[in-house]
Amino acid sequence: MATHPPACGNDTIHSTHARTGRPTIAADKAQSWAYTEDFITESEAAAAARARAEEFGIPAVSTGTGAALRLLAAASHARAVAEIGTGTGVSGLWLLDGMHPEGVLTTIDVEVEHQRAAKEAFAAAGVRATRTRPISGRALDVLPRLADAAYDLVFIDAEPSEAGDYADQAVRMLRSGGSLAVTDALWHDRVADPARRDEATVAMRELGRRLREDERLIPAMLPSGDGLLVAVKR
Ligand SMILES: C[S@@+](CC[C@H](N)C(=O)[O-])C[C@H]1O[C@@H](n2cnc3c(N)ncnc32)[C@H](O)[C@@H]1O
Repeated sequence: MATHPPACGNDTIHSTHARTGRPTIAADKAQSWAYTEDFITESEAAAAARARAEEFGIPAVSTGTGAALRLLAAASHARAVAEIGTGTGVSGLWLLDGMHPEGVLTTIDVEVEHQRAAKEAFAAAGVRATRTRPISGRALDVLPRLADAAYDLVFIDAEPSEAGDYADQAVRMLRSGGSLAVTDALWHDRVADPARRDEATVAMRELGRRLREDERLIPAMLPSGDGLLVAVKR
C-alpha cells in the first residue's frame, strides 16, 4: 500500500490546539517564517532606505511586513493612507507601491531628520512630491487634526506605549471597509508570554485585546515581522 506524508505535516507538530486538536506550531516553523519574510524581494529604494534607518539606529518594517502593507494598500485601491512613524521611509515606499497611482500618503514623525531622509528616499524612488504629505510633530498632537472617515488604511509604527491612543484616532479616521495595521504587535515575541509585564509588552497585548473585542472591527494577527495586527472597519 502507498504511504503518504501526514495530511497536516503532523510529524512536526509541536503542540495542538486544546479544543480542536489541530496542530498549531511545527518544529520547522522558524524556517518557514524566514522563507515567508524573503518571499518577496525588496526594491532597491526600500533597501537603501533601510540602510539609512540602520545609520540612524531606528528599526524599519521587515520585508514581509512591507509586502503585507503593500498588499493591504493594493487590495483597497487606497487613495488616502495615513502612517504614524515615517522613519526613513521603508514602510512608506511599500505603501506607495500598493496604493492607487494618484493616492496620497500622509506620514507623521516627530523627528525632522528621519522625515528628511524619508523625503529623499521617496524622491530617489521617483515618487512625485504630490503623493506624500509629511507632517512633522508628535502623533497625538497631529492625529486629532486629521479628518474623520477619510482614510482607506492607517498604519501604526511609532511609540508602542501610545499605540492604543493612535488606534483610537485611526478607527475614527478610517472609512467603512478601511484597514488598520499595527506593526510590532507581538513585541519581540513577549506579548504571547503572560509573564512579560514591561510597559511596551503590556500596551501591545492590551491593544490586541481591545481590537479583538471591538465590534466595529474585524481583526486578525498576521505573523509577519514582529507581528502585524490588522483590522478592517465594518
Ligand atoms: C520604527 S520607526 C518607523 C519606521 C518606519 N515605519 C519604516 O518602516 O521605515 C518609528 C518612528 O516613529 C517616530 N516616533 C516616535 N515617537 C513618535 C511620536 N510620539 N510621534 C510621532 N512620531 C514618533 C520616530 O521618530 C521614528 O522615526
